[in-house]
Order: sequence, then C-alpha cells, then structure tokens
Amino acid sequence: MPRTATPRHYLMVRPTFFDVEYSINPWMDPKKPTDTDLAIAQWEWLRDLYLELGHRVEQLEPRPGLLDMVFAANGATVLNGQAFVARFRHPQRQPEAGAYLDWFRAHSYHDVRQSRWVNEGEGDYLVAGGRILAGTGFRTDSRAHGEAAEFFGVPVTGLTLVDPHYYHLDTALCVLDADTVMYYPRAFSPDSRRLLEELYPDAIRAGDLDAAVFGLNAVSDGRHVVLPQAATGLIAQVRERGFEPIGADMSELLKAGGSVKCCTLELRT
Ligand SMILES: CN(C)C(=N)NCCC[C@H](N)C(=O)O
Repeated sequence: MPRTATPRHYLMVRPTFFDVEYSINPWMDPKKPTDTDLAIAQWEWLRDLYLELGHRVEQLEPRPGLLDMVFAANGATVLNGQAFVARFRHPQRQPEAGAYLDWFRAHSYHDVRQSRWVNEGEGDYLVAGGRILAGTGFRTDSRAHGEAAEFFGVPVTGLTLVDPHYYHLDTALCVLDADTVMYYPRAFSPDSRRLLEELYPDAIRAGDLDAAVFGLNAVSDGRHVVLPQAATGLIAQVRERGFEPIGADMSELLKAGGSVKCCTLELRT
C-alpha cells in the first residue's frame, strides 16, 4: 500500500560561507579541499526537491564566519509552534544560536526559549509520533532532555550514542513515520539498543556501509524519503516498506559531517 505524504514546512540555510577549517567531529579534515560552489549546488538541489514535493521552505540568512551554519537542523527543535533553540557545544558554532533566536522571534513564534544546557536541536531531538527521541553522549547534555520534556510537555526518551562518527542522533536514526524508524544499532549503548528493540521491534536496521555514508541522515514526509544516494542497502529496505526513496548527492557537505537531514529543520506549527 502506498504511503501518504503530508506537506511539511522547513527552514534551511544556504551554504554561502561553507568550509572546513576546524575539526569538531571525525569527518572533518581541514587539510582536505572543499568546494563551496559544489556545496551550494547540492544544497539548492535539495531545496528545489522539497519545493517540487510540495513542501514549504523558508531560508535563514547565513552569516559570514559561521562555516557550519548550513546545518540548520542543529538550530532548534520546533513543535506545536514552540521553538526550543540550541546551545551549541563548540565555540565555533555558538554564535549560530543568536541567529535562530532572532529568526523565531521575528517570525512570531509564540514561545521561544534557548535551552540552559547544551542542546543541538534536531541533530539530537527527533519527534516520533507522540514522543521525542533524544540523543546524548557527544553533543546534547542529557540535562537538556528534561528541559525539552518540560518545555514541550511530551515524553522524551533518552538514547546514548557511543561511536564518535555518529555524534548526533540524526546520524544514527531516522523517523520515517509515527511508528516506523530506521537506525544503526552499533551507534548506541547496549541499554539504548534494548530500548529501541522494545519500542520499534519492526524497525529497519542499517548495516555498516549504509551508516558510513550517512544513509540515516534522511528526511521523510511519510511517503518520500530523501537520503544519500550511496546508501543503496537502505534505499532498497525503505522501498520494500512502501516508501519512495529519493537518492541525494550531498558529498561536499559530508566533509563537515552532515547530509540531508542536517540541512533541514522542520517547523511544526
Ligand atoms: C543532523 N545534524 C544537524 C547534524 N548531524 N549536523 C551536522 C553538523 C556538522 C558540524 N560540522 C558539526 O560537527 O557540528
């Protein structure tokens, strides 16, 4: 049975100033050359795809010197018109939070709050049906999970990441619809693996190769699943479950440790 897409509302940031000049995750090697024009072309392809699929895309102006700002998913978590704004772990990204606070205030969000503890937005908070799955271990402080539960008034389920290559939850798990997720078991602690098995016995499990090309850093509208084209195993699994996979080439942004989902902040109003 074909799945049903629901129109989404996304916030994105053009990679005008994208570069890799520092390293805050194992994917970033400042010695490797980057091509900003190619990053822009890959990003524009993604934005145009969302528009073709009938989604609404807003853009936040990039700021010079903020090289990772293209990764909009890290800026906040937005649910029921409430924006829980990031507090970044690394000094290189900390000034991004102000841009998100300004944007949400200027766009009439009724409840905008920056977390007290480190929290990297939808990088570590994934809305899954009536709950939020929340990552910790490398970036978001587990104390920020409690803040999110109190702010949004929904249950927050903590999951611990153990492999530095999968430093944000959205590099290791993707919510396909309210009941279906796909994830990479080896990225999680034994307790978190057990919890995921209990919560999602029918989940799609990713193998090493698909995880390593950031196949889980994907965006689903309930029917279309946009994911890195190199994740061929996951593309087949997602298709078998009745979703429509769409392969993306985000190779330039992968040099900074990000892909499709990282570039996409969902605005849930
Ligand atoms: C899913 N999201 C948003 C991400 N995984 N973000 C990528 C962030 C990359 C950046 N160089 C960093 O290390 O913060």
